Amino acid sequence: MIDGNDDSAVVPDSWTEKRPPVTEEHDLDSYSYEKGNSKPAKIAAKRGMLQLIDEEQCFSKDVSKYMKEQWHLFDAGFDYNLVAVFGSQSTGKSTLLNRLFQTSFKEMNESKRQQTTKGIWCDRGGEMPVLVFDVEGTDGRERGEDQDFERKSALFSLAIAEVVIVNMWENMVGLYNGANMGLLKTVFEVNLMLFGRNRGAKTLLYFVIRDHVSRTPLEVLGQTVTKDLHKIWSELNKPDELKDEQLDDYFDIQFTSLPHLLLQPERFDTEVRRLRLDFSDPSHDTYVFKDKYSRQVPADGFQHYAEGVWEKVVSNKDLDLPTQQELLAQYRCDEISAAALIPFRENVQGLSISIGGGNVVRDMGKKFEEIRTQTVSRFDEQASRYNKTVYEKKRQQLLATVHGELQTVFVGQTKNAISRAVTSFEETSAKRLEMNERGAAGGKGYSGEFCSVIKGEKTKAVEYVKSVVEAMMLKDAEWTYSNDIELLNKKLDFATARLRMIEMERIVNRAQKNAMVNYGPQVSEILADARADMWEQILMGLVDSTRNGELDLEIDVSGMDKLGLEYSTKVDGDAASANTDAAAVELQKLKRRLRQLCWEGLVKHLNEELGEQMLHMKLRNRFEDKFKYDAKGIPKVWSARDDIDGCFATAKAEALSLLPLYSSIDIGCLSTNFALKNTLGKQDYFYVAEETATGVDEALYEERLPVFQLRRFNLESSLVLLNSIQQRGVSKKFSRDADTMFLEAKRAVVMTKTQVPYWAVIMMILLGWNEAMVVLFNPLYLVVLALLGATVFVIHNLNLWGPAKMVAQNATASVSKMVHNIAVEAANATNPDSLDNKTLNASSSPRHFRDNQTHGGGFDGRSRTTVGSDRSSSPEAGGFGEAEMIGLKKLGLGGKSKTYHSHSTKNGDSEDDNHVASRIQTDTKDALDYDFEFLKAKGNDKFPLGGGKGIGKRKGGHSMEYDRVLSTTGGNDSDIESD
Ligand SMILES: Nc1nc2c(ncn2[C@@H]2O[C@H](COP(=O)(O)OP(=O)(O)OP(=O)(O)O)[C@@H](O)[C@H]2O)c(=O)[nH]1
Repeated sequence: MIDGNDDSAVVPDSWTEKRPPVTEEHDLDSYSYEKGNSKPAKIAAKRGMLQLIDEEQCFSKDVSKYMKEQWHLFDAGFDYNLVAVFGSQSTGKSTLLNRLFQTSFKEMNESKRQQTTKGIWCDRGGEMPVLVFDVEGTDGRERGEDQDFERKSALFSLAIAEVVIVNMWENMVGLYNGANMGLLKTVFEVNLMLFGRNRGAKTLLYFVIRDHVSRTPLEVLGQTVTKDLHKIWSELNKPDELKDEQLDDYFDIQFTSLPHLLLQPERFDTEVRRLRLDFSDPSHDTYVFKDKYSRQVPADGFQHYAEGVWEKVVSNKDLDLPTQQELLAQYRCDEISAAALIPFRENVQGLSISIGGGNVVRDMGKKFEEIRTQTVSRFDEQASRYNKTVYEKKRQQLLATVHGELQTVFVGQTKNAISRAVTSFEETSAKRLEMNERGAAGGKGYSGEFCSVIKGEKTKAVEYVKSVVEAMMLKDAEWTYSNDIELLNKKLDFATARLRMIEMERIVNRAQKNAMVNYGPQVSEILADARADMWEQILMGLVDSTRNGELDLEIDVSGMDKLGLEYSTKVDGDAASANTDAAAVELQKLKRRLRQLCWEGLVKHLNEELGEQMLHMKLRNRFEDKFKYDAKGIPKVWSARDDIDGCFATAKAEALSLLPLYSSIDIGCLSTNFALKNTLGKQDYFYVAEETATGVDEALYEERLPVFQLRRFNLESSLVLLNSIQQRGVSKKFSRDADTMFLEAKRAVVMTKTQVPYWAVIMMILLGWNEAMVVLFNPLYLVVLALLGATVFVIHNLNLWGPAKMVAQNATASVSKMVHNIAVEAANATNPDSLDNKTLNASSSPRHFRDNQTHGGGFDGRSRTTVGSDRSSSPEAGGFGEAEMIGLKKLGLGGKSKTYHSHSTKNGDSEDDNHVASRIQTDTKDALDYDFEFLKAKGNDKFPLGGGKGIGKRKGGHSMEYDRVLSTTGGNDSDIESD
């Protein structure tokens, strides 16, 4: 019998040499175990070994790391196996495992014979996908009577390992303690208690009888052990519900034996190689890794599973292995799912970005499918190895998450599609409707295609959204979009309502334009006549034209159906009444808008016809008609006998009487004319703030239905065409013109008066008779006279007066220059040091410059008109020479010379300028005094010159206007007073 604790066991020295060499690394006895980070653990790590559970019963956290990096089994799925060893200390367990699986477990240092394996170590089989657990031996000398760890490690081994190798010496067979039967009994008991019916898969107890050197056949040894096991089993304290449970329900038993390692080393090796087939060759008869033993724990979940089992064993709680597997499956599936969702979420984020800014991404459905497939495949690849129920449940959860997160993109893209469809619908419809309108404006006729445009574009919009949404739909995703289509329809209806309003504006504008086509000229004619009932006629015409427009309106609106009014239907569900009322309200509003527009059109026309310029023309024309033409329309030729002052006053008053008539629209007739009273005169003709008058709850409609918006309207605010300031301006301007015409008439009379009187002609003939006779009877004088006459005749006939004048002027200028030069030279001769002055005198002396200008001796070489020369031929505008202009400017008549260009006296000389200005002032003063007195006598307060507001009186009772006219003509009040 070999006692592991017996140092006196006979072991030949030669055995030691035949053992595998013990390297320095293997000599671990001197190291004390340190929890979690012991030196042996470090060294073992180098060799790929891991202390799964240390002697402090702590479970390693590095299992998965080792599975990946050292053992390369992490992705093996179910393609790996689990083997543990169970047996007394120092019975050659490590030696067996190392030979059998080519592992690197520590073997006992023969010289010390101390326990080598502490806790549970794990290593991968050399050429086999097998995880091998070297478990601390039972009956450990170091642990004494404490069997706690033995039980726990045995339970753990039975729970996780498919095959538990029970190592025992041959000579221990049949012995209770030596064969660990006591421990096995305890383990079976706890096993039953912890696992109960939830034991999971069966475990193979693979008995290896070591040092089988006797002639007792293995079968006999096996039977002995089996018998002992059944005996133990029968003696177990089983829970009531497990009373009938048999050993075979939990364990299968298989036996093998090995020769003595030291006595028969070669046979030992041969047998070990044969034994290896049981673990490596599935075709071998006694192959141990049968499916029925499989723990169904995928390699990547092993750490979690083993740790969970160990926790249960340590805490001595019920160990429900299937539940453990489920828990593992749940844990692992969650982990795998989370890992699969990382790249998935990155993709979703990419898609979310791509639909930012209202984009609609093409092939979104394909992208969804791709992402979903990738994610689920990643999950399936690992999670499908776990508990099927859990896996399928977790898969569904993953799909739900995937669908949920993809749905955010789905919703975003749908929203984008809807908003794009609505925008496109509104823009395209608006464009088409505008083209229709242009067609109407271009004379092609209004097609009235509102309904067909809206319906067509709406269908397109809905189809577009449907196509986008349906292309995104994922099978099994259970996404719906009926709400989206409903939302789309609402938005389209709102857009239609907006389009309808625009269309209504168009229709009403068109109706107004048509109404104004004939009405405009009609108004112009009435204004030209300026009859007393002018405004009544104009307003009657407006009512008629508007009524025609309203008929056009009704026809156009009826062709639009009730599109755009539909939204109210859906809100209150009372389709018929809502639409009918809405349509009626809309038509009423449209008619009122048309009336407003027609009125505005009239006001605009009136403003064009009666603007300040136009009104001034009208007053002037009326004045001229009365003042310049007689009753037969023949221009008047004024004579001294005519009552110019009276005619002027009458004509002016008549013209000015038009001013108040044209300045504002007189609506007095609205109270007297029945037709006007019932239309323009009614309060609701243009605008109604509250539609309750029509029996319709307008407030309700406004809230839910965007029907045509009616603008507020105030008739009174548009009646005034010219305000008082504008009227005063027109009046002043007109008065100036009238005054000018009056002065012209006066001057015409003066001219007639200043003609050479007959008596003067007779006197001239009588006094000049002798001189005429001398000339006629003196041949020399006669020849000169004849030559002079002939010259004049030729010049006149050849129209050479211009060149003749130029020649004369040039000759005069040359002579003048010559005389001047002679004079300058003479002066220089007298004062020789004044050479430099020549230049100065010739160019820069102001006096010289003025003289040159005045006397026509042009300093710039051009001739100038001399005083008394023919004014009409002067190069200066207005016919005056420079001197005359200067003179007139002194009188304040500069630039007005056109009016006074003819002032010849009876002697044929030009009238003295001071005399002319004085006379004009006198005439003007007379005219204005008359005008003022006349208007004062008329007592017309509205007449701007008649002492109206802002026209302050000056001394002598003259108005400011009076002063202004005088100042315009060059005079001043004081001049006139003293005149
Ligand atoms: N007689 C005999 N001795 C063996 C056999 N195999 C190993 N030994 C010796 O038994 C001693 C213990 O070997 P280990 O493999 O360390 O035994 P163990 O069961 O792993 O020891 P612990 O891990 O300490 O429990 C060593 O001295 C081995 O040389 C065998 O088949 N027969």
